[in-house]
Order: sequence, then structure tokens, then C-alpha cells
Amino acid sequence: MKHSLAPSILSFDLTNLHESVRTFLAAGAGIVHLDVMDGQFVPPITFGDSYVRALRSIVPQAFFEAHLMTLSPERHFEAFAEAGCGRILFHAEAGVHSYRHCQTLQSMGVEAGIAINPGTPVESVVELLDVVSLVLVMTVNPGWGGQSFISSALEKVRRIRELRPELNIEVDGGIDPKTLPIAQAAGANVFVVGSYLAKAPDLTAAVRGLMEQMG
Ligand SMILES: O=C(CO)[C@H](O)[C@H](O)COP(=O)(O)O
Ligand SMILES: [Fe+2]
Repeated sequence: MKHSLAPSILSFDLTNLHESVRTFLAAGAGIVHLDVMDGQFVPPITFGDSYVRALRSIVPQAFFEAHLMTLSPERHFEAFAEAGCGRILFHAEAGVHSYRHCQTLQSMGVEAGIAINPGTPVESVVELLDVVSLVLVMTVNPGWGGQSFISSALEKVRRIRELRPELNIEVDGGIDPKTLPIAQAAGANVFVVGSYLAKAPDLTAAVRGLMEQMG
């Protein structure tokens, strides 16, 4: 099982974002995690596909994943795929026809990921496990960076790992050097890290430290 670090750009200084992205990719992080919020599924509004396209022109080879925290996520699949996202994650709570939406993403040649909020049970995604390449278990309530890790969500990671030994399981929210090993022990293999990296005095050292912990 491949372990990957997915820095979220949500909390980075926007005036210097391109440098931060170049730095964390050069340090070995394999995925750029893009938190797209629509002001409806969650209160804040972040950015759209044109922003992602601009970022992509700076790092054209990087693997981008869009974490859509939007209602009617399927409306945005094409735009984010065209902007260069190789994986699109949407919320089980937001997609009325989640199975079909995963099939749509597959047919577009994009990896499908399904995300669940802390209050959403594993049962809501069990029937999707054959059509996703990843399940994202939120370890904070979606909408904001810098929140505290909700450790009870790890029981869901354990259960999904038991059901699917080979599936990618991502955790998102409150991941830092203390919580990463706990999430890894529960069975997670993809780790979104936002504010811990955004605040790190030495971004390269912080990425390398987390990668060493992942082993
Ligand atoms: O999806 C998200 C928020 O909805 C972010 O990816 C997540 O919060 C990462 O930030 P942090 O590491 O600061 O918790
Ligand atoms: Fe996210």
C-alpha cells in the first residue's frame, strides 16, 4: 500500500502560494489537495476551476485532487477535470446519485473519491466501494482549516480498511506529527495536511519529517 502526503493549499499565504507549492512538491509530497467550497454545502467560498488552472500552469506535472465541498458536485466535474485534476472527491452527503457520479468520473478518465463527514456512517458509502479509487474520511467538520482532529472518525477508517485492504483511505483535518501515526495505524494511507504545513517555519523540513513518519 502506497502512502502519500497531500498538502492542502487552504491555509497557505496566497501572496506566495506558487513558491509554497513548488517547495512541498520538491520536498516529496505527491499530491496537491484543493479545497473547493461553494458557500452552501459549507459556509465559506474558496476558489474555482480558473484558479486551479492557473496553479496547474506553475506545476504542470503534479497530481491534483479536488475536494469538492459543494452541493450538486457533478455540475463541476468537467471544469475541474479540464483544469487538470486527476482525482475528484465529492461528498456522499451532497451527491444524490453518488454511484452514477462515480461512474461519470471513471468514464471521464478521472479517479473518483467519496468523502464522508464526521457524522456520516460507513454504511452510506459501502455500496460505492467498487466504483471509487479512494474514500476520504473527514477528521474535522468540513469548511475550515486549523480545527482539532476528531479521533472517533478513525473507527470508520478501521472498518473500511477491513472491508477493502487495497483501497486508498484518506484522512483530512487536523493532521500533524502527532495525529498522522494514529491515523496510519487505523489504516489510512493518504494524509491531507493543511495548517501544520502552512505554519511550519521550514516547509521542506516539515514535509520530510511527515514523510519519514509515514515510512
Ligand atoms: O477539507 C478541508 C477543510 O474542510 C481541509 O483539507 C482540511 O481542513 C485541511 O486543513 P487542516 O490540516 O488545517 O485541518
Ligand atoms: Fe480537504
